[in-house]
Amino acid sequence: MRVGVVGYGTIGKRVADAVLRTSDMQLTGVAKTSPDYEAAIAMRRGIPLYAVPGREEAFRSSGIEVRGTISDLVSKSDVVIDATPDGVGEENKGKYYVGRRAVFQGGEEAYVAEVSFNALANYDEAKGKSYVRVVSCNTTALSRLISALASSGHSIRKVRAFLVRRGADPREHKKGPINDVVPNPVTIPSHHGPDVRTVIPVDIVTVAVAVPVTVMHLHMVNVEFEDRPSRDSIIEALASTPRISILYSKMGFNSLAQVIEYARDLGRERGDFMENAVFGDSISIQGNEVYLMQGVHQESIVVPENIDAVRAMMGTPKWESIMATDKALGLYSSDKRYG
Ligand SMILES: NC(=O)C1=CN([C@@H]2O[C@H](COP(=O)(O)OP(=O)(O)OC[C@H]3O[C@@H](n4cnc5c(N)ncnc54)[C@H](O)[C@@H]3O)[C@@H](O)[C@H]2O)C=CC1
Ligand SMILES: O=C(OP(=O)(O)O)[C@H](O)COP(=O)(O)O
Repeated sequence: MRVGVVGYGTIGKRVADAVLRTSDMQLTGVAKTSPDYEAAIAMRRGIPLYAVPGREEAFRSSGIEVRGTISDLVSKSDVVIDATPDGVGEENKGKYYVGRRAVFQGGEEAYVAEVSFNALANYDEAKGKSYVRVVSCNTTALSRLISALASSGHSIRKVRAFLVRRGADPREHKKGPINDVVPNPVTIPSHHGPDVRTVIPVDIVTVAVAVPVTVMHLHMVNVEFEDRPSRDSIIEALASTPRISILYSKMGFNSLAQVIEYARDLGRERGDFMENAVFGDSISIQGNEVYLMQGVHQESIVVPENIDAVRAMMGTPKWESIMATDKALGLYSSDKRYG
């Protein structure tokens, strides 16, 4: 499968690297606006670069070779993964992707694609589609969690989630808050609940605030079941689901910063942690309800889903894809159930 990546920022460069690590895919190139340090590194690594139209000369005058513009990259690709800023993907769709296959990110409105996607939740709905939207980081984490809990043998009645959102990604030096806690948005629900419902038809309400950290998001989640689940059945469901890690206090996991340090110690590229980081000690049962907290590494959690979205569009069976992606990205564990 020939895959091109348009937009080479926080998400795009990670997705491009994941494509490079995936043996059944070939990275046809990446398209960018600016001839900056990221472009220079891509060139040094031999990744073919394409420019946003009108920017070719800016690249060439900076000594960075480009092979053409976005249209040239699209024509060489079976699927394009668009990882441009919110709203640009929709513009690019009309300009470049008509009659082609494209994957969009969660910053786009759901209507940009034929289906909003999470690999665990609704992989098969993306099969054979031309336009698929991988939902955003928080929505991906909630969709994975709900899918895992739905496999516990207990029916979910409703989900209520409180999201502490990181204020910015680590490199975003102009974004805040820097000394505040901001209702994000000030209205309830936040967009995440409705967004989960584009993937899973579940009763869900979400509330979000933004805080001055860059490491990860934190979710405080309450799931009510039709009957009382045992804590063991919940832990078993989470532990056996791919892309969910349960991290316990006795192993030193008491904060989000420690999750990122763990990813670094594991030698994960860029210190990325692509799994839901569920704090095992937080999992508790009150009547029919489960409470838990999970960390969400916003820079990387959607990367495996982008790879699976491409395979779903090309018709690969669900578990074959999820397992192949997890093996390629170093997420595979024999303790997990792939199927
Ligand atoms: N950063 C995050 O935490 C997450 C972001 N997302 C979503 O992923 C998408 C991308 O977000 P980020 O990677 O954070 O953005 P970013 O700003 O880090 O990167 C966007 C890249 O696209 C380039 N670009 C801008 N206009 C372009 C155009 N017309 N054509 C080609 N490239 C263009 C920019 O130069 C930049 O390299 C958004 O939809 C966002 O909502 C999803 C999950 C997490
Ligand atoms: O997709 C994200 O968040 P979301 O799941 O809250 O929409 C990313 O963290 C990007 O969020 P931003 O809109 O603060 O850049």
